[in-house]
Amino acid sequence: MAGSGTAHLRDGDEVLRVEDLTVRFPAGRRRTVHAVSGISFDVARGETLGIVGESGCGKSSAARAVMQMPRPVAGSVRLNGLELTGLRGEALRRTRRRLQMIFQDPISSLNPRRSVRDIVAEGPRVWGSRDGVDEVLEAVGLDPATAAGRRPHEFSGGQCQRISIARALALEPEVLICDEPVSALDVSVQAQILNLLEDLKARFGLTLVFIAHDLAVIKNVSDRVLVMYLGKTCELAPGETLVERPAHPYTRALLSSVPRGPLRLTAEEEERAGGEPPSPVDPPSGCRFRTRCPRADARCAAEEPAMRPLAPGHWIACHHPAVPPVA
Ligand SMILES: Nc1ncnc2c1ncn2[C@@H]1O[C@H](COP(=O)(O)OP(=O)(O)OP(=O)(O)O)[C@@H](O)[C@H]1O
Repeated sequence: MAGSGTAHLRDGDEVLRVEDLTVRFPAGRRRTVHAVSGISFDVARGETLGIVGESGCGKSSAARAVMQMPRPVAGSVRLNGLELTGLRGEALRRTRRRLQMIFQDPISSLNPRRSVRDIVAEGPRVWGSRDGVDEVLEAVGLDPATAAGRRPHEFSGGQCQRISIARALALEPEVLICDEPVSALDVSVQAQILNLLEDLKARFGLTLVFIAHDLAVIKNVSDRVLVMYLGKTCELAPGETLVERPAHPYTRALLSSVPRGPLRLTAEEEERAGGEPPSPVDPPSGCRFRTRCPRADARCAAEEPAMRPLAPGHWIACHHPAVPPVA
């Protein structure tokens, strides 16, 4: 199935360039979950790209497919120009090391039987690089003298997320994919982890892909934000633009759910956008948001909207954007 195009990709030497990424899962009795249906994005060195969308829209599947875990069924993933989808065995493992991922649930992503030192050292040992365990523990704000010998269950959720960040950093990645890294944490701890990621990004020259369902979290940490709905791309813009001039009806619905956010929907928008998204087993024809969209018409059912520019750096896949194009 074709995606919404690649016109919004830049032509520079982006660290990560993903084209037409497609992920499907078997759903029994010859049915298929269309988890990711041709999304494209690029991330420049030192940039943070946010990916936002409600639960089930395919964010995690896209992230895992970038990591080739499992491989996408179609599409291209290039790291510094090198195509990952064609790599196998040792070449894939060596290249994939430069991409690391941290997860929503830090406690279950850490081996409960191993000490923090062993968890963090696992990478360097495997890859034969210098044992910088103490250095990375300090970098994430843990005291190596007291933390290294303990096991994950002795730590809070926030501290476990620090350990998983240390484990990723020990592999000296270029790109860190953060999949809902603060969603499972207490609100009071969320800001600490977000600040830590900002600090580490600057200190280690990282490039970040930051995935969240919450636009309030993502708009503050991202340079640009990609909005996903039911496996497709809706809108791409700098965080500020997305909040000040949201153009896709779906982005508007997402923004209106931000507490004390700037946007109030009309009664019709409110009514249509409420409720559950359609199943990714049988997604709507044309624009996938049309069944919940107050602006949808016959064209939206017949023709999938491609990504097109609204203003410099602001892209949208919608036949009837809520904001007029800048001439
Ligand atoms: N291994 C799998 N087998 C079958 N279906 C899957 C599998 N993994 C994900 N899915 C389905 O693919 C779709 C996208 O899921 P995905 O987890 O990528 O979304 P998400 O946006 O990350 O949501 P969440 O934040 O809830 O994880 C969902 O319908 C999900 O049920």
